[in-house]
Amino acid sequence: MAHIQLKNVSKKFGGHTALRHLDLDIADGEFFVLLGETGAGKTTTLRIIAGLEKPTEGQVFIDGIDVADWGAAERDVALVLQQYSLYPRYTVRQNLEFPLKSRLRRVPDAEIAERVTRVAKTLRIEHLLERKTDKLSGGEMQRVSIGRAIVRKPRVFLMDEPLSALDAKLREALRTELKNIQMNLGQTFLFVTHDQIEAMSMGDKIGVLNRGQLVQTGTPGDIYANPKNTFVARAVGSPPMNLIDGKLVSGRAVMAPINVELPYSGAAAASTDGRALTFGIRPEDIVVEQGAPAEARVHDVENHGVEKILTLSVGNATLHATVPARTNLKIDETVSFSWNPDKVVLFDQKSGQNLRHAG
Ligand SMILES: Nc1ncnc2c1ncn2[C@@H]1O[C@H](COP(=O)(O)OP(=O)(O)OP(=O)(O)O)[C@@H](O)[C@H]1O
Repeated sequence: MAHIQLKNVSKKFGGHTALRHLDLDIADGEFFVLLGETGAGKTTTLRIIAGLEKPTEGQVFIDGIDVADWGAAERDVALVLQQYSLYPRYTVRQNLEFPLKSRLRRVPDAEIAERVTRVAKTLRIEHLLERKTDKLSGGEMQRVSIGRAIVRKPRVFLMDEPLSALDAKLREALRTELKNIQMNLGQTFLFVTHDQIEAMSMGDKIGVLNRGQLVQTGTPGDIYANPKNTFVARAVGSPPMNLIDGKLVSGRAVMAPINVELPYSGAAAASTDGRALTFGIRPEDIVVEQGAPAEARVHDVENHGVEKILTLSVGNATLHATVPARTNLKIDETVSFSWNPDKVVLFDQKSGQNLRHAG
């Protein structure tokens, strides 16, 4: 069991505020991903939960208990880092046994052997057990690091960008494996990353952190479809959401900067007439078709196998649109486009806030 809560947690390092009034609620058994750019405060959050750093203000609760007076060992959390902290002269088996051999734990030898075998099987490193860890590849080393965390059976796993040093293919494979492991263990994982694809593909929930502040928490689906503000709209999705300034006039989106006018059928149309807005539309909701009301020039075509990503020039702006791979378009060609009028998200132009979130 591990339900993690942070209440109003702030952290200052001298004059620098790394975290501001952070409220976080991670349910027992949840795979929670904290997504943020470099310096956003991700590692600091993990270190505070792990008991390696004290918050300047606010409280941390584990299963409803305020753990302010608990040291790192009592909190019983496992921290997995980007840099593998393995003993290079030890074998994989010895590395996995190590956390169980402390005098405090007093795990019987037979149980140690059994647990090590089970973890090695889960991570598919059984064949490496007798090898020294300095003779492993990066991906194998990271598996052993994760194994060292699992073998201890901690209350909670804290993972600090554990996949970011691996090559793309391995990262993808380990993403799926880690998610499966978490589901099988049924334990609470807090995983931090700057990679939105990792966040979207692994998280039951995502928290978006910007300069020490939690901007939005939700399922990947919520955050993608209904970002709280233009910061989140840009942070999640690849390519990101198209954001175009304009106004609603009699139920139509008038986008003067690109000299385009398109239909809008979402809610809140009446109260926003004439107000300075930013229209958000995902690339897959831009419809490229003959005879549509707006025109653009194809600036770039990126083939992604199942689909193509078009970069379109409209006036001085660029828009991204995803189209089926069979679409045959050439650079500099002129295309007509529209959008799915139900999928447009309205943001206040000045504050960047999603009008649906503002109520
Ligand atoms: N011990 C420290 N002393 C001073 N400043 C610190 C300390 N630890 C972190 N900071 C600062 O706090 C801010 C948040 O750092 P943190 O490491 O939590 O960010 P992060 O989101 O994990 O970034 P990264 O992805 O680069 O690891 C940064 O501006 C960092 O420079």
